[in-house]
Formats: sequence, structure tokens, C-alpha cells
Amino acid sequence: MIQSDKGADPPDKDVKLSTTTNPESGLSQILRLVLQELSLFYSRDVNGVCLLYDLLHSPWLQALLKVYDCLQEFKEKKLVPATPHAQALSSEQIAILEPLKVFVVNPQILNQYLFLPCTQALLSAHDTVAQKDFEPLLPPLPDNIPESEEAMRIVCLVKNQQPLGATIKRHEMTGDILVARVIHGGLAEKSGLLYAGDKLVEVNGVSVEGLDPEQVIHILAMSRDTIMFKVVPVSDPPVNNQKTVYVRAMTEYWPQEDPNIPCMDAGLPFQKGDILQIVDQNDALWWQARKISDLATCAGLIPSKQLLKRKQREFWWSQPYQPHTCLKSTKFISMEEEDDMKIDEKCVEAEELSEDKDEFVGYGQKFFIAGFRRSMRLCRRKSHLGQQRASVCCTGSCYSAVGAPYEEVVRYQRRPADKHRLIVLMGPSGVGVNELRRQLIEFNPSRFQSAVPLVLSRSVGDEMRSCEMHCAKKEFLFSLFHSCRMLEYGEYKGHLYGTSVDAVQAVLDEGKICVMDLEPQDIQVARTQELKPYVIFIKPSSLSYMKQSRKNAKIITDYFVDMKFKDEDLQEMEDLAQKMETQFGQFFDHVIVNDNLQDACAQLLAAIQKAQEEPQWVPATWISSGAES
Ligand SMILES: Nc1ncnc2c1ncn2[C@@H]1O[C@H](COP(=O)(O)OP(=O)(O)OP(=O)(O)O)[C@@H](O)[C@H]1O
Repeated sequence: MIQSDKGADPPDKDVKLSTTTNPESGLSQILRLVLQELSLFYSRDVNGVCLLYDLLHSPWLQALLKVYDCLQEFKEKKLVPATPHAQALSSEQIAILEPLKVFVVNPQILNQYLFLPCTQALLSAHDTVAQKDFEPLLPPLPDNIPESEEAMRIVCLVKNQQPLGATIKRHEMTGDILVARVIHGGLAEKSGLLYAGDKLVEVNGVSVEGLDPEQVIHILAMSRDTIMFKVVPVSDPPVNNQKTVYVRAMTEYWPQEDPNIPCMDAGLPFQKGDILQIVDQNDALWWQARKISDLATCAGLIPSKQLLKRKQREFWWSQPYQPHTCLKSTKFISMEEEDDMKIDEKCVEAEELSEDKDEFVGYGQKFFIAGFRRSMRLCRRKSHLGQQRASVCCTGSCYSAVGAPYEEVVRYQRRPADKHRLIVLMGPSGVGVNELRRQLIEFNPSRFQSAVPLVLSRSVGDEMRSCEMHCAKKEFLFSLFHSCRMLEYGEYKGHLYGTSVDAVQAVLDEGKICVMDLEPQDIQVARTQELKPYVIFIKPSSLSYMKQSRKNAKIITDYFVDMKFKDEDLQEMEDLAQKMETQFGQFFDHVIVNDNLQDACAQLLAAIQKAQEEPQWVPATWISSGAES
């Protein structure tokens, strides 16, 4: 009754299925064997054997067994009905089975099976398809179809909750109304009957000749249960044989604010960092995509990479002139400039007064965490070096990485033998980045570690003794800046220091997880195949909660050390966090709100575990084909 359309064989994963569906081991084969066996008894006229022989030869049983075999064999394939009345057949069979219970081995099982509601429903559905008994009834085709209309196609779509998923346009020269695009996952695409380029002749029986697209849309909006199109099919329907790609949105897009989108309602809004599945890139200007958080829905229109870049450029030119650090000349710091870069003296003085408090005690021992000083992030921010580095490292890579609107991504799962991913913590000053890092390392020092920074050897003095730092010569430090091997750098107590890629690698080589904090503008240097950083943004909680929870917390400001948070500090923290999210949110793999410190620590541990053990979206350029999951 049900036949295959001779589709492709089921995939390898269905090995079990394919062995059980071998016709040779199917029910038909069993029946053949039984018949052979019975024929031996037939001549001896064993009681009831004749009856059984006839029963097994009956066409209804043959047909039912064939249904069973087909269902087994073509579970994965497109099915077509082989008989128009499976239901009647099953009732007939139930009636015949009843008096034959004595002869047929276990007829009750077949009986029960046929009575199951799901079997009944299946047979009913089968018959509906076989008899083409669809609702609603289509109006009959007119008898007098002129010769010239032979190439027309009548398409009837039943309206449901789904969008129609097609856009129309008027041909500039001919004025014809054409299907402009068919959106993936919409009603039109699922019907397989409408294609971009089809010319609309009638909608719901109304000729569209001379109408505006808006008027056609109005007719469509008025239709109730069904929409009937009469179309002249496009001679060469477009074929989408492009591979589906996944991208991370590096910018945001709001169709409602874009007057150039061909159809606002079909637009897909997205935010920085959203992962998009791009299903159609046939149009050079407008791609079709879905968010991976919503793959079941109809796709939407998004600007293509080229179009979005153009929009970005236009936006850039429309803004008032602002000097860009990337445009500054590339030069290195002279000794005099080094002196100019001295940290705020008041800050140094205050820090030195509180020197002892920079030591952390774990398990009853003095415990120095490499690169960890509470004042470091503040000092780094005060440094002029950040700008210098921007000019060193931005040649080429800066614009392309920051400016690319979409970044192709793939799923990556770290294999147990691979090095750990670098964990980068980021957040506004005072939010608790160092506190969380400290707690993490203290919790499990054999698993988590910071990278040991380098410091200019000539400047190491007594005041640096409490920090774990490696001394380096100026030429060496600068060669690292030059080659972008310095992840971050700044001043500490007036001394030039930096954390190199090699310092991170040294931690990773020990099989540990390297945890470091970075300023958002430094993230590009760390985003390499080598380090595969996982960026966790630490976000402040609500102002009211912060006022309560940070009552006894201490911060370092420009002028004071170990000062209590003032309301304006908390407000500043919130504003800065917002700016960071707006500007750099696309780089955040995970966000933790630092409400309760213990909760935040637990979340941090869980996030790090996920980063190392579970598949994550990473830039495609980080992954060689062998490593992709
Ligand atoms: N969830 C929290 N609840 C209460 N206090 C907290 C919490 N998180 C951090 N703190 C406290 O807030 C103060 C500032 O934290 P921390 O030094 O870690 O900030 P930071 O983000 O590293 O900023 P900076 O680098 O400028 O010092 C510390 O006293 C810390 O103990």
C-alpha cells in the first residue's frame, strides 16, 4: 500500500533499522516460509490446514503484511500510499481474524495492534492521503482555459499561524507583480509551489494587473482561510545549494529603523553577539537567517555583509570628526616618555601605605597570586600605553576584526588532550573581577592560575617584592609589543609591566586553567587560535543591591586606597558596565551579575567548566577542520 519514492538510503546511524527492514527478513519472507511448510501438510489434509493455507494466501493479509514491511522499511523515506482503503482492509481483517483464532498462532496480538488508537489514526491518515481527501475543497478549474494560460500554476495555501513567507515587488519595466523572495521556513516555501520570480496573475480570483504591491498585500490580508494564487511560473526557479553558515553578529540591526529593507515585517532584528544561522545568501544585499535560539521559526531578512559594511561606512561618515587612535602614528615610548607615564603620585603614596593588604592568605599561608594587585587594573587604565598599543597592533587586523559585521563561527568542543581555553574576566573597575579571580585561585590553586607578568628589569625595586613578576629587558618587552605578543600592559607603581602570550602559554602548558583580566580594548590581541579565550563579563547588580552589599567593600580611586564605595562610584560602575556591553558585548561568551559574592563564584566555576567541557561557538578561523565537532 505504501511505496517509497526511491529516496536515498537511510544514513549509517540507522544500521539497526536497515537490517530489520531487509525484505528477506521481513514478514513477507516469513509468510513465504510458512506457506512452503504448509504445502507439505496440505496433501495430507491435516485438520484446519487448508483453512490456514487459504487464510495466509488471502489478499488482505498479504496487503497488511506489505503495509507492515513498508512501514518498517521506509520509516525515513517519503511515503506514498499504495492502496486507497487501508482502514476498510483492517476492519475486514479484524472480522475474519475472530473465528480463526484457533488456527492462527497468536492472532490476538495482531488484533490488539489493529485496535490501537494510533494504528487506527495512522490508517485513517493514510486513507485521507491516498484518497486526496483534503480540506478545504479547491474550486474546480475553469473548463475553458485558453491555450496561452497553459503554463500557469494555481497555488492554494491554507492560512495558519505561520507567516506566508514571501515578498512581492513590481517589475520596473513591465509593471508585473512578481514574487520577490520566498522566505525559508514560511508557508510558501514549505508548499514548494511558489518561487522567487513567479509572476502573479490573480490573488483570490482578483486580477493583479495594474495593482500596486500594497494593494495586492491588502487582498492577501483580507483572505480568510485560504489564499489562492494564479501565477506564471518563473522559467528557471532559483536553487539554493549554498551551505548553511553560522555567524556571530558583531553589530546590532533593527529592521524597524532601516528604511531600505525591502520588507520591514520580514526583517530579523539582532543584537551584538547573537549567533545567526544564515540559510540563504543568493541575494547580494539581503540574506535570510534565523537566530540559533529560535531555529524552528521562519527565517528573516538581514543585510548581507557587504551591505552592512556599507551602512557602517555611511554611518561613520555622517558622524562628527573624532580622531581615532588607529590613525595616530606608530611609535614607541622613549625614556622621557616613560617618565611622563608616571602614575598619579597620590595614588602611589596611598598604595604604599597599604602595602601589606595586597597579600592574600590561603590555607594559613602567605599566598601571592601572580599578576594580582588590586590596584593594577586602575593603574593600567591610567596608562598612556593603551593608546600606544592601539597604534601598534591595529594595522590591518583592527579594522577587519572590529569592522566585520559578521564573524563566521563553528561549534568547538575542547578535547581532553587539548590545552585549556584561556579564561578572560572583564568588567568595570570595582565590580569584583579581582576578588572573583582571587577566590577562584584560592579555591583550587592546582587547577587555576594567573599568568606571571614581565616587568622592566631596571625598575624593579623593593616595592615590587610582594608581586610575582619576571624581570625583562626593555628591548625584549618592546619586541613583544611589536609582535603583538603582549596581551596587556601598563604601569605598576611607575614601572612598566606586561603580560605576554608566552606567560599564559606557560600556565596552559602545565595543564592548568589560566585566568586573567583584560580591558575590553585588549581583547582582540587575545582572540587567537592559540589561546581560544572564553570571555566572561562581570556585571554590577542593581544600584540598590550594590549599596547594600558593598557597604564594607573597599576600592582604590585616583587619590585614595581602601576607600569605601560612594554612591557616585556605584553609578559610575553601572554606566561603565553599560558602555562596555554596548561597545564590546559581541565578545562576551558569558555574563555574570556579581550580586552575592558566593553565588557569583559558583556561577564563575560553572561557566569555566562549561567553557572547557562543552561545545561552544568560536570563530571559524580558530578551528582546523580536524578539531571541529
Ligand atoms: N559581590 C560582592 N559583594 C560584596 N563585596 C564585593 C563583591 N564583589 C567584590 N566585592 C568587593 O568590592 C571591592 C572591589 O572589588 P575588586 O577589587 O575585585 O574590584 P575590581 O573589579 O577588580 O576593580 P579594580 O581592578 O579597579 O580593583 C573589594 O573590596 C571586593 O572584596
